[in-house]
Amino acid sequence: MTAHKAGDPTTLNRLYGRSSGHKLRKGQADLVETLLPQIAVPAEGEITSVRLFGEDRPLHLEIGFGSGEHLAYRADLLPDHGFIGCEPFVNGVATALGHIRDQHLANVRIHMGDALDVLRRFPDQSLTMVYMLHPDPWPKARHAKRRMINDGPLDLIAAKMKPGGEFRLATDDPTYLNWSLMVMQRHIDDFEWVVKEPGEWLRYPSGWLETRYAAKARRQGRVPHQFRYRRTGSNRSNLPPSPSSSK
Ligand SMILES: C[S@@+](CC[C@H](N)C(=O)[O-])C[C@H]1O[C@@H](n2cnc3c(N)ncnc32)[C@H](O)[C@@H]1O
Repeated sequence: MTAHKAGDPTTLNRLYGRSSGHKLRKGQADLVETLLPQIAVPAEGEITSVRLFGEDRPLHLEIGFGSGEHLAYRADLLPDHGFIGCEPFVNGVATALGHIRDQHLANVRIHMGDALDVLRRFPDQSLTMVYMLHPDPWPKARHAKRRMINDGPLDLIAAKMKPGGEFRLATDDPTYLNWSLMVMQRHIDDFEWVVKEPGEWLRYPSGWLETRYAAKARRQGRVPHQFRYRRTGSNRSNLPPSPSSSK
């Protein structure tokens, strides 16, 4: 058996996984070149609703949006809210940009890179909703510290969320499912599982679009599980300073 080593994505400070795949088609490359700079999250400094959208509005953050269909769906549903999507995989970003253009979405900002870099730059208690849908499962025990559901990222998410806000988590991976429930249980002071009846986690609540990744998992015989957590009233202010907080 492999022992779990100390650490998690907030302390590893390195991005695992792909940042590019097949060569972008010309139209996609054009979007990355022209649309992305217009709607990119500023590279430095505090990230606030006023800075991104020119006014105070509820902020939603999607961590690892894949191809961006869920991000675009949510942004279309809530045009007066502001959406920030983070994804290091350029091919996914290019597809998301296509959705943003086709759906004429003016309320989305994109960070092509590590979501944690962006998360650290929000003021405390500023996010209304955070989505983490099918995070990379890293099923081997020796890779557990790469999993996004870990104490460091959850402390950070808790600090940045408004009390009463909602954290949505999905996974189709059995190892990640058990892991997530175990880790979330350690954070019950910050996150209350919103569940009324058994089996609710197998159905989508209204306003939750099944992602392409989840649909593929289902076709392959895995079962997507959905979880809603309410950020409880208390707030954590004992986080260690982040590497980027001195910027
Ligand atoms: C399994 S895919 C799921 C994609 C999408 N959420 C869906 O359900 O279709 C996980 C995604 O998380 C992204 N990811 C991994 N590490 C990340 C990080 N540190 N910040 C933001 N996204 C990350 C990956 O590039 C990948 O697109």
